[in-house]
This record gives sequence, C-alpha cells and structure tokens, in this order.
Amino acid sequence: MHMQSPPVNSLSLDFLTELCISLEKLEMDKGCRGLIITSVLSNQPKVFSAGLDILEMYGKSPEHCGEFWKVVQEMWLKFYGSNMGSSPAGGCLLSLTCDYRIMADNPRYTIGLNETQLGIVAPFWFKETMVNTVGHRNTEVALQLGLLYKPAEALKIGLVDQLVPEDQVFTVASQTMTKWLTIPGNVSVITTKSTLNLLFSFQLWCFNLV
Ligand SMILES: CCC/C=C/C(=O)SCCNC(=O)CCNC(=O)[C@H](O)C(C)(C)COP(=O)([O-])OP(=O)([O-])OC[C@H]1O[C@@H](n2cnc3c(N)ncnc32)[C@H](O)[C@@H]1OP(=O)([O-])[O-]
Repeated sequence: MHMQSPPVNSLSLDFLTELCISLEKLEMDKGCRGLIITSVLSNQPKVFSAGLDILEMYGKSPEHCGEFWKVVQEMWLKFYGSNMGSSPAGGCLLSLTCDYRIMADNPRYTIGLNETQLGIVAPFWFKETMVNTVGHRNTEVALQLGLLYKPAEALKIGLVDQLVPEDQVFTVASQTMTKWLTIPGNVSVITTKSTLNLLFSFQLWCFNLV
C-alpha cells in the first residue's frame, strides 16, 4: 500500500478513513496474506508519515473529535508490515502496529513518540504499543522526554527491526514478507497474533465504554 497524501502523509480523518476502508477490503480478500505499507510522496519520499494531522485536533466539534479518535483506534487494530523514513508520533504508532519494521539507514530520519515535545500526551494505547515493542524502561525514558530516535538508536532499543540502505528498503521488505509467508496456515498466524494482542484489545474496548 502506497501512502501519498502531500505534503507529509499527516493522518487526517479523511486519510485515516480511506486507509481503514482499504485495509478492510484487503482483510476480506482471501488472496491477501500480508501488506507492506510505504510512502510514495513525490515531493517528500523521505517521510513515512508526520503523524496525526495537528489541524484535526484544534478547534473542531466534539463530534468531529469523536470520529477522528475512533478511526485512529481502528488504524491501531488493523496493521501488518511496514517500511519507512521519518515517523514521528502517530507515524511511529502506524509503524508500531506492524509486525516488522524496516527503516532506511539515513541519520536524517527519526522515529519516536514525541508527543510531550508538543505539549500533548501520548494516549495509553500509543504507550502500550511502545511498551510491548521496546519494554517499560525504554518507553518511560522515550515518552517522558518525547525522544525521536535516529535509525541506529531505534534499532538498538528494538523500535525498528532492520536498517537497510535507502534504495533497498522496498526490496528487503518484499523479501522479508516472502519469508513470513512461508509459515503455513493463515489461521495459526492470525490466532497467534490475536492472542498476543488480546489483553490490549480488551483494554481499548473497555476504554471506549468509559
Ligand atoms: C494527542 C494524541 C497524540 C498525538 C499524536 C500525533 O501524531 S501529533 C503529530 C506529531 N507530529 C509531529 O510532531 C511531526 C512534526 N513534523 C515534522 O517533524 C516534519 O514536518 C517532518 C519530519 C515530518 C517533515 O519535515 P520536512 O522538513 O520534510 O517538512 P516540513 O516540516 O517543512 O513540513 C511540510 C509541511 O507539512 C506540515 N506538517 C508537518 N507535520 C504535520 C502534521 N503532523 N500535521 C499537519 N501538518 C503537518 C508542515 O506544517 C508544513 O506545512 P507548510 O508550512 O508547508 O504549509
């Protein structure tokens, strides 16, 4: 899936809605067993996603905000695989929801949950997804300081799984996907993935009841 929402693939309500509809269609497609998500911005190929569209969080009606947050949670529930350049905040969440993260090895790119740097709080499901990926202590430091990690640092704490030269990101992502798809039986993989996310999905469901 190619993301192309200039200038920086910020995650607006419209963009996220389209993303979730596309994912639902793929889920229903029995021929689809995996997804590589990447950015193909013509003017900005180096940005994976700038995160949530800040303009969606300011001066909007409560109804609009409700719709926006619902679709942000939908996005968390659905993802599978990724490759990327810069991924701050919601862009980092988008990649954290994937099973495997391949990042272009260029020190100009960064990834992380930098919400505190913006004076906002990363919602609990952002935080939990980070804890599940890099552990509690790394998350504690990263979220309080709103750290954005360069590729080598991100690899060191396990925020990304692999660094590759910029021009090889998609090739390596395709090779990795091919390897993952050699695991026999969709059902065992899907059930394992659901089990890993079970507690967290339940927490999110309870959160929405409150
Ligand atoms: C509370 C819940 C948790 C919150 C989660 C979040 O995700 S919060 C989000 C946290 N996200 C961040 O903190 C990301 C902040 N952004 C960045 O770090 C950088 O923009 C970059 C690294 C993504 C690209 O760097 P670069 O030098 O290649 O590009 P550039 O910097 O020149 O930007 C180009 C244009 O895009 C615009 N725009 C950018 N981001 C957003 C956005 N999120 N939204 C809307 N617009 C955005 C920017 O204003 C500019 O518009 P202009 O002036 O042309 O009309």
